Amino acid sequence: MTSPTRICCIGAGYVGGPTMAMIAYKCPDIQVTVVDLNQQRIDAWNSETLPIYEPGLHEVVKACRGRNLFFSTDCRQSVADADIVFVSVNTPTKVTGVGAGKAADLAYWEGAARMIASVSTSSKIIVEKSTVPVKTAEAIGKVLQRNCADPEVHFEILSNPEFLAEGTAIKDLENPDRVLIGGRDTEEGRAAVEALSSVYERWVPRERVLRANLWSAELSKLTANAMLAQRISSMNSISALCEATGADVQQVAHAIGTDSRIGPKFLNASVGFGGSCFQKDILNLVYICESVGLKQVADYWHSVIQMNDYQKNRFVERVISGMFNTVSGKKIAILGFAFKKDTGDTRETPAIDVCHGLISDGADLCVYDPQVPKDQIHRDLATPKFLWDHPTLPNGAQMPFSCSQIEKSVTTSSDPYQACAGSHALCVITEWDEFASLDYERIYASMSKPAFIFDGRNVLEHERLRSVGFIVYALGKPLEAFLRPE
Ligand SMILES: NC(=O)c1ccc[n+]([C@@H]2O[C@H](COP(=O)([O-])OP(=O)(O)OC[C@H]3O[C@@H](n4cnc5c(N)ncnc54)[C@H](O)[C@@H]3O)[C@@H](O)[C@H]2O)c1
Ligand SMILES: O=c1ccn([C@@H]2O[C@H](COP(=O)(O)OP(=O)(O)O[C@H]3O[C@H](CO)[C@@H](O)[C@H](O)[C@H]3O)[C@@H](O)[C@H]2O)c(=O)[nH]1
Repeated sequence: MTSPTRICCIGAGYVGGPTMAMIAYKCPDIQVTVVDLNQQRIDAWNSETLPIYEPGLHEVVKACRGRNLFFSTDCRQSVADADIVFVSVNTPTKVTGVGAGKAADLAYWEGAARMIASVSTSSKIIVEKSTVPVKTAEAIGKVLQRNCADPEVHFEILSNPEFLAEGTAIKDLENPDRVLIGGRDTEEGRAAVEALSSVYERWVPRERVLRANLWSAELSKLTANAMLAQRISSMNSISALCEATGADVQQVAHAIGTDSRIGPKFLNASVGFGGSCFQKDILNLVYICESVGLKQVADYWHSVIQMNDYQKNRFVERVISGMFNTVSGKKIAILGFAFKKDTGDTRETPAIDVCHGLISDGADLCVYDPQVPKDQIHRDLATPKFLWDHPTLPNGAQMPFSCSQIEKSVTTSSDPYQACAGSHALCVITEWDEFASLDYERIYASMSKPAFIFDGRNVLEHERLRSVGFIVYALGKPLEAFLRPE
């Protein structure tokens, strides 16, 4: 097959939705159907309010929905009709059983594979879009072949990991640094790689479509995320040293980032990295290393997550110690709850850990985020770690705080000024652009004194805020006298 005409994608989430919308947009002659078990999600994709917030997405969807882009819950028929089936289902961290807390849970993937096998009456290319452990293609191949009633039907599996980042997904999909396709080095394998490549080559230059073997493609995805997260943890570790020595982490980042071997991107120290991928994928890498007996390698990568946890705790400790060693009964405004700007996604957001730390010390929080609704914030704060991606809580799951405690300690506001009014401190957790241009004189006037700002993203103008009267903590920057221990 060189020119596919029907594509189906299982999983209408943050990856499946935008990725397929871009393929449909760029390839009007290919019919693209995105299917999901979640009726609410599919209804939202078919409505004016898409289920995810992503700049530019609505325009792309509107241009081709109903033309050659369809969203449906009829998984079986859409898969049966397709030449290429992408699988973009969630692959969360396992919460029970062997490998709990580290290994990837492939139950959703296996469920999808069994369904594909049971409905297929023609040969298909199956594309791993989800991020999966190395050698998943082999396991999935066995499930597919053993469950298909028709021995004439052949499944050729490709690994095509997705590198888009949320908030810039449309830009990343339209102009990717590279597209990676892993396949078997056989006649069928090479033909399948060419068929998929021909889809991307409608808009991506051929030299940017990289070919690899299946295992290298699977491992490249985990490695890319581990390396990106490692850069952040490295800078976060240096941010602690900067505070202890009087150096400035942004100056250090600039100085090292101009070395072309290091490069300037992904050197922003922060309150900690979040998102659905980095922690999950590194834990998965750690688990794979442990499974093959590479303890030192596993420990090395695990330290990236340990540093991230340290950074989130360190931020909480700075807030508490700065405010005279207690936040009990004090109102604190949390500016930003999403894991980064330009998304409403809160999966593994550092805001959860920061809020938990402050609630534990007795603080009353008021959260403002331009994209995250109140019920999502309350749900996130009451959900045990790793369980956000699982539809049902396993028996015995420990809740970090009861729902009633969250209701009591956390309010939300759709107005940043209202969120800050009467507070003792503001904590900037997400780097939303709008936070830089708030009227801080007005905010200062409405707050209890001394009024603190803890900038976990270094997005505010610290000297100007000090001149307004705020006590300002800026992550990784010299501490002002008020915040230095006696
Ligand atoms: N979010 C990102 O930015 C990103 C980027 C690159 C790769 N990834 C990877 O892509 C995969 C998907 O991530 P996501 O963020 O889109 O997840 P998501 O949770 O937003 O979407 C997954 C969807 O799959 C559906 N699903 C699960 N099992 C199904 C089945 N058997 N049949 C039909 N639908 C089913 C779920 O209902 C859900 O809507 C993960 O492996 C993730 O690691 C994510
Ligand atoms: O210098 C930086 C850059 C990022 N972050 C934080 O790191 C997290 C992740 O950010 P980012 O990587 O931009 O977003 P994701 O959508 O999680 O994208 C990552 O994870 C995806 C899922 O695997 C991959 O496809 C992408 O290539 C990879 O960048 C966020 O909390 C950011 O605020 C920092 O703290 N400092």
